[in-house]
Amino acid sequence: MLELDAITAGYDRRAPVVRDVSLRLAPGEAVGLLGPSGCGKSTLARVAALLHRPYAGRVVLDGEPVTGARHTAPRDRRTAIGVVFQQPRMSADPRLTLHDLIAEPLRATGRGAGAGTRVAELAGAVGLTGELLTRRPHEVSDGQLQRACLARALVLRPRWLICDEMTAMLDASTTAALVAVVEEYRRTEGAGLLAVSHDRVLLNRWCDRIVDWSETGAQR
Ligand SMILES: Nc1ncnc2c1ncn2[C@@H]1O[C@H](COP(=O)(O)OP(=O)(O)OP(=O)(O)O)[C@@H](O)[C@H]1O
Repeated sequence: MLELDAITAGYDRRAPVVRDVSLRLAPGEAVGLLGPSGCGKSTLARVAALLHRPYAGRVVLDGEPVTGARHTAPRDRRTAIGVVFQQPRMSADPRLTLHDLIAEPLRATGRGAGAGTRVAELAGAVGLTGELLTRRPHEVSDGQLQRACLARALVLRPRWLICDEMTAMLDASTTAALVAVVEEYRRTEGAGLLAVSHDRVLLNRWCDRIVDWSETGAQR
């Protein structure tokens, strides 16, 4: 279970952008979070991914409340969650080849030695050729970079996947390809998914359940 319990969070303690929001995902469940632009979906997604510490409320992962965020959160908690953001260039180190970008979480957790096989397997799944894997982010398209970012999010086989507007800047065929990769991953690994979007049609297609921001308990 991934539980967000009465989360208040933001960038200024006196004016939080997320107030008192609660959301629960059962293991293996795909939940779509729908809401208007600027309501705080990305901020909540970052809290759920243990990347942003809330001012109040708790993130409870598989029954255990998580303390801290980023490097202060326990590693086994952080690696249980894979994240893909809307803008791949903001989350990709420009110095790394796509191969090394996908392998980064393996290296960071001391499992770099066997990275080659896993990277090749994921590159095939997300549709990146060997030649593209040798390029750096500025040498590939947004769609190709997002494919690499999705592979990176899956490389540690997370039990939870958070996709924050993952396909918002992609064309229809790349969107369909990436959604299919996530569906296949969930089918084989039984992972849960929190998909954040303002696109109800897309969320309807790939989620078991849609939660509207207004149903999360959010205070204005
Ligand atoms: N790093 C930041 N510093 C200060 N304010 C921020 C920061 N990031 C977001 N905000 C503000 O927080 C509010 C919520 O932003 P957030 O990105 O969480 O909303 P959202 O629902 O994901 O929007 P969208 O659908 O447009 O991506 C907005 O008013 C935004 O301007």
